[in-house]
Amino acid sequence: MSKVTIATLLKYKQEGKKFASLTAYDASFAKAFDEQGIDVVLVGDSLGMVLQGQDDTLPVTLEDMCYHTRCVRRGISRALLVADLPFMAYATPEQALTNCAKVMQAGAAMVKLEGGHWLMPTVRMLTERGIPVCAHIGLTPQSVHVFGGFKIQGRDEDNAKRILDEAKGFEAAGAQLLVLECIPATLAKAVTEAVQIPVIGIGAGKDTDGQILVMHDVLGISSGYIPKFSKNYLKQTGDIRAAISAYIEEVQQGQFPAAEHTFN
Ligand SMILES: Nc1nc(=O)c2c([nH]1)NC[C@@H]1CN(c3ccc(C(=O)N[C@@H](CCC(=O)O)C(=O)O)cc3)CN21
Ligand SMILES: CC(C)C(=O)C(=O)O
Ligand SMILES: [Mg+2]
Repeated sequence: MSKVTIATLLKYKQEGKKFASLTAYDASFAKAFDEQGIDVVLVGDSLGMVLQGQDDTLPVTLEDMCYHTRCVRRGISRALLVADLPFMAYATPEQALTNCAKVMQAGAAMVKLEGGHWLMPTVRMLTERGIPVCAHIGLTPQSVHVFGGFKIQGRDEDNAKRILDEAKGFEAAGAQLLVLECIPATLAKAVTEAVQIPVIGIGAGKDTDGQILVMHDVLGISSGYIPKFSKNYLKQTGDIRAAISAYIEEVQQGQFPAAEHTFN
């Protein structure tokens, strides 16, 4: 049971092997997910919504992210641990260097940053200094107030082209992993084929290299509603470990996401 690294994910992509990821925020769930064979665990700033009960991810602090990253680190022996940088913690390259270092020292093996062309010099600076970066594009929840809600992105031609350009630009800047959130499946397929680095989708259809979901959605415990692109695996299994195992299996077999979880 060797550790998952960015090299493992790259090999999966080259071999056409699909892989599953989940968010986790504490040691106990992280350990259970790790033991079931999840390849990537993300300490997501979604914790602002699912743990703290906030309306969006903006109130999450660097201290919150470091605390949960330390907790999750202790639960993981195999999976790659990625941690989100919270809102405004990487607005300048200098802030990004200082704050990404803190998250890495809390136990992350890679940081995830939301943004576009403005963020590319920062990504270059981070990778050159030894901080691996996952770039997050499409629906970037930290920009929810710019979008005017959690809206599907890349539906018109101009925005689709921008998203494709951002993916290529982040790869050129040194990003080693990409997250695509809530974009049409055809666009996600084009992006995944246009870059050499592994691409993880959420609400981005079945053709990305990996999938990620928020653990509370997979376990049907999110307050309010479960987004269209998520699936409650606890309902069909009745057991947390069996639910996670079913999710991983369906992703690896290409059965999740189905058409009903996909935007066109
Ligand atoms: N529980 C949970 N699950 C998530 O996937 C998630 C979070 N929280 N918090 C952080 C972000 C926010 N995300 C969201 C939240 C809502 C929609 C949403 O309402 N989507 C609509 C589509 C809207 C449209 O058609 O433009 C949907 O029907 O799912 C999407 C992504 C994804 N992330
Ligand atoms: C949904 C994933 C991609 C995320 O960024 C989060 O959980 O914060
Ligand atoms: Mg996030």
